[in-house]
Amino acid sequence: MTSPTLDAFLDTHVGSGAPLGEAVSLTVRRLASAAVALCGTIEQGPLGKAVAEGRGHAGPSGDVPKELDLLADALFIDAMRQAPVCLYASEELEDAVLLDPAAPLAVAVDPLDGSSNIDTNAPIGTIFSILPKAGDPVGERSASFFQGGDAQLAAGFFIYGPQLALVLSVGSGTHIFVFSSAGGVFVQAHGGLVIPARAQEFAINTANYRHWDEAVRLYVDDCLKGTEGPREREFNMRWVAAVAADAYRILIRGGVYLYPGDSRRGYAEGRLRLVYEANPIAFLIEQAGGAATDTINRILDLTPRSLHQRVPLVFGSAREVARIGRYHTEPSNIAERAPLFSNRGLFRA
Ligand SMILES: O=P(O)(O)OC[C@H]1O[C@](O)(COP(=O)(O)O)[C@@H](O)[C@@H]1O
Ligand SMILES: [Mg+2]
Ligand SMILES: [Mg+2]
Repeated sequence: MTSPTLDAFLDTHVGSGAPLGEAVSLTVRRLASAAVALCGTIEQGPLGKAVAEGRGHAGPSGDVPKELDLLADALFIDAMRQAPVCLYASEELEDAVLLDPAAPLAVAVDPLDGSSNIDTNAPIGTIFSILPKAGDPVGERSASFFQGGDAQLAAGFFIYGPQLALVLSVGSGTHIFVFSSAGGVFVQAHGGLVIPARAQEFAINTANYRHWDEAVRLYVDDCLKGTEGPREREFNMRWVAAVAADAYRILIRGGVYLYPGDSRRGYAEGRLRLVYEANPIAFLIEQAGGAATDTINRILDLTPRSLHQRVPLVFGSAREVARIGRYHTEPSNIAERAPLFSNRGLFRA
């Protein structure tokens, strides 16, 4: 039996039966065409210094965008102009943009995720969140983006890696589609992903170790101690510096990703943005049986207050995410964790 294409999947999963189903599936198709165009730009040859270089001053979310960030943003906003989308928000734009007041959807995008990987030819991505529009789109454009993550109708990300791939959820599981350049279509590679509950790998930028709070440091210490420590087993570590690529790996083989808040200036709430990074990734991870928190609280329960607000982010294998939560909520247990771990198994893996 041949694997379904993205089009066939959308027809069966988000047809006219689902709320705003047709609008959602047309929007996902437009996003997919823009991703294929961006991939074409990336693989056409040397990117040229300008495209991979910073534009000099910080964008709305505090990062200095690269030309490719802006090029990607232009591609995706154009694609959303040809979709039933009322409002478009992006990492690269200060405010939400009103596209069509009569249209039903609001789309938030991280046009280029993993920007620091552009000039090193490492994986990069595009992350998106599709919401029903809310409030008065003309008078208060951002209101649609201040809904909790559970209001998402669909979410996903594209990976521009060895393969162009789409990770997608329309609220009934998380699925992966790989682009077949021969057929010119996305074909389902993995349907109904289930993240292993037990993690063997953790992903965190350990260069920030001294800036972390005690709970995070002790969690990582315990993993690094392997069989000689309270975890009594070995852990591996990975860090792609593109959350979409780390999420892809975790969806395939489990593990956990952490970008906590830390003591560096501007990093009290970590690095990831709630509206167009943490919310869509949390939606995908939960639809695959995993969990996503701000170290303690469920990401999808949070109410965004600003378009570019940051949030500490922990996601992946459900049991591991819960464990990291206990390192934060039961610090007293942390102090005496060695005896606890050895015989009572409260924190057993
Ligand atoms: O450079 P660091 O501190 O390792 O942070 C890497 C993290 O920052 C990000 O690149 C932020 O995303 P953008 O590239 O879209 O700004 C994440 O994808 C990634 O996980
Ligand atoms: Mg990003
Ligand atoms: Mg980005």
